[in-house]
Amino acid sequence: MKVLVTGGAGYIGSVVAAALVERGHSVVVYDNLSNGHRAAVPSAAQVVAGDIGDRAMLDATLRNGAFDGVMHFAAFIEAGESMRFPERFFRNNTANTLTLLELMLEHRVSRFVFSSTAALYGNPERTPIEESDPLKPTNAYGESKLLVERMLEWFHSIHGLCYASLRYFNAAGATATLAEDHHPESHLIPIVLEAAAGKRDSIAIHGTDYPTPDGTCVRDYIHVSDLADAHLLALERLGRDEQPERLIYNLGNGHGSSVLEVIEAAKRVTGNPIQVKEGPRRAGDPEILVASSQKIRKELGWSPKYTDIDTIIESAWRWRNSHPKGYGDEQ
Ligand SMILES: NC(=O)c1ccc[n+]([C@@H]2O[C@H](COP(=O)([O-])OP(=O)(O)OC[C@H]3O[C@@H](n4cnc5c(N)ncnc54)[C@H](O)[C@@H]3O)[C@@H](O)[C@H]2O)c1
Ligand SMILES: O=c1ccn([C@@H]2O[C@H](COP(=O)(O)OP(=O)(O)O[C@H]3O[C@H](CO)[C@@H](O)[C@H](O)[C@H]3O)[C@@H](O)[C@H]2O)c(=O)[nH]1
Repeated sequence: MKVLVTGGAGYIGSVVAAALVERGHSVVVYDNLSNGHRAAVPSAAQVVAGDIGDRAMLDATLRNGAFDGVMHFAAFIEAGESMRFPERFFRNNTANTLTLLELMLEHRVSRFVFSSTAALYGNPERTPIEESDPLKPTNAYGESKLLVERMLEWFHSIHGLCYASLRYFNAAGATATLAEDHHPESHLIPIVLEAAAGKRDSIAIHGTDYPTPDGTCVRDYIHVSDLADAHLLALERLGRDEQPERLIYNLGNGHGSSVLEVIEAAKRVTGNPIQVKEGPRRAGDPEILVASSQKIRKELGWSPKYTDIDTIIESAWRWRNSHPKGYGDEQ
């Protein structure tokens, strides 16, 4: 297939773009490089340096591309930031996605794979979370993605759009060549590894008074390569039958690690001390997010390969050691 990958220079998008290329698909990455790296894009993929809010450029890209599908990763991703600047998230994650969907209709591209999120669920009523559980985001980031899922339902029922909405829990880990490299970094595991590497003095724990076993937030960390496998399965499943598909799947390992457990795992993996400072809660953080991924396991045969938190952290640590300046040294 020929696939447009928005946000394909970013963390998850670049790993999926590489997996698509490896599987023999043809890839065009569309990214404004605001948070991505050209060096992360596989050399076999074409890069269009464009913004998804730029209707004219996106229109030209879709018109000339004859794409079989779009995988849409481009977005703002930090839940904490969304509680200070919600407008940025509704513009980039919601409004710009509508532009993309309108143009897909116009150019008759009928397969769409969407990067959705565990943040849709807010504070869950039960654990592990299933796809049919209530959607009640506690942050504007989650709401900006929920609005897209709502639009997708209407595009599916009215226009026959085939789509997969993949609700990732916390993406983590690295391949041998691709990893998470944000500036500044806000995600827990890379920050903990920066502290282990002596690149920052300490890690601040955002809240120690949650109703969890050790008082810190619990997340379900899922290896980025396992996410990539799910994307390929979903894309290849879409539009296979007469009926247009509508696939909604959680992607997680099904077990949670608290912030303190992640720090302990990073100490084991790196063998280095990590200084910790206890701080206040971060606005909008749900206390616990752990996935049931039974649905995608059963329906698409997905099965994660890296389920152990130490293994996931080890892969990120290995990349960091082989790329001491991140992608900075490759551009
Ligand atoms: N990282 C996670 O744990 C996680 C979990 C759930 C969902 N997601 C979703 O997965 C997707 C990818 O996340 P990531 O962690 O790889 O983030 P990332 O920031 O590394 O990648 C996003 C990419 O999109 C690009 N981008 C942003 N706005 C753009 C725009 N207007 N036009 C063109 N390009 C734009 C950035 O330059 C970047 O390369 C996002 O949609 C995110 O919401 C991420
Ligand atoms: O310096 C830090 C950074 C994070 N945390 C905590 O660690 C946990 C994980 O935080 P983070 O790595 O920032 O991820 P989340 O806020 O859980 O969000 C990620 O995971 C979501 C899915 O669960 C995605 O939708 C988001 O895009 C992605 O940023 C949270 O409890 C944070 O409060 C700290 O205590 N200290």
